[in-house]
Amino acid sequence: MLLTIENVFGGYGNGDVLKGISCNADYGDVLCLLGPNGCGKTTLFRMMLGTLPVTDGKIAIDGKNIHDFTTKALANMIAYIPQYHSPVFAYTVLDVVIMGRASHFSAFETPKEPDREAAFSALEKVNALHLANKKYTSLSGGQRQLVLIARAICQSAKIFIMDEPAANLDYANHQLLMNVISGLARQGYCIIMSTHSPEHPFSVGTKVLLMKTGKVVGFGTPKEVITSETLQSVYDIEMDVITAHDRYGCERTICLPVNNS
Ligand SMILES: Nc1ncnc2c1ncn2[C@@H]1O[C@H](COP(=O)(O)OP(=O)(O)OP(=O)(O)O)[C@@H](O)[C@H]1O
Repeated sequence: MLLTIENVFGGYGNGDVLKGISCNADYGDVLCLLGPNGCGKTTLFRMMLGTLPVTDGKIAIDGKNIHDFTTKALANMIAYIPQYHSPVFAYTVLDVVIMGRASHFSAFETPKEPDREAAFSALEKVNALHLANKKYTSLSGGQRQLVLIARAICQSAKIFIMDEPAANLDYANHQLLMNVISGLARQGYCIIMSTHSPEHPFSVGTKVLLMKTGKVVGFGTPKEVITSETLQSVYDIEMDVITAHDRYGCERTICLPVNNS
């Protein structure tokens, strides 16, 4: 298993935010973290990235505790793709993607031809090659997301952490991003994404971790975990989980709040 999280506890100094979180994800998985505001999704990300200590339990990559990785080795395994990224300078898209190679350079080294080739190849993987020479600051939010994913690919990371990647995207960009995420999983990348949509796990997820107040409500496939009962227990709202088929016969699941007025 690529990523294993075993009975993890921890927080910010005044009591544990996470209280016994366990889950896992392998190559090709999209693990969705779902739960209300403040349940601890970002805190778990910080621990995976090694920026917040685990007080009890273990986070391991390929069986090795992340605390035994050097910063550089961890950066070669795991990449963080933020929701917002506003560089101070108007770098080109190509420059932003090449920055993903930082952990491959030694101090004072400058990018070389193989780094440029890696950046072009990463942009191609997210269908954003045409943006290469544009100023990053001139891009839309959806385009920036694609560039940040390309930067993570360029980093050669295997695990991509995405904090609410679809927030602030319009409907078309939202769909495009979900297709890119599914495509990355098919290429063998492991995606861990937080979301506020109970439908995302059904559309892109292979696994879901449903959380409430720092604890696991359920972990498994979306069908196993997301039900009317679990959604009500987490959000305190009556919900229906409805599965139907689209015009091409593909199964689709939607989660609807019940109209009980
Ligand atoms: N830097 C910090 N110092 C102290 N407490 C924090 C800090 N960051 C987060 N917390 C607390 O930790 C808890 C979990 O927050 P976290 O950001 O992990 O939740 P989340 O599930 O990501 O929320 P959201 O869906 O709103 O992004 C909250 O009670 C929050 O107030």
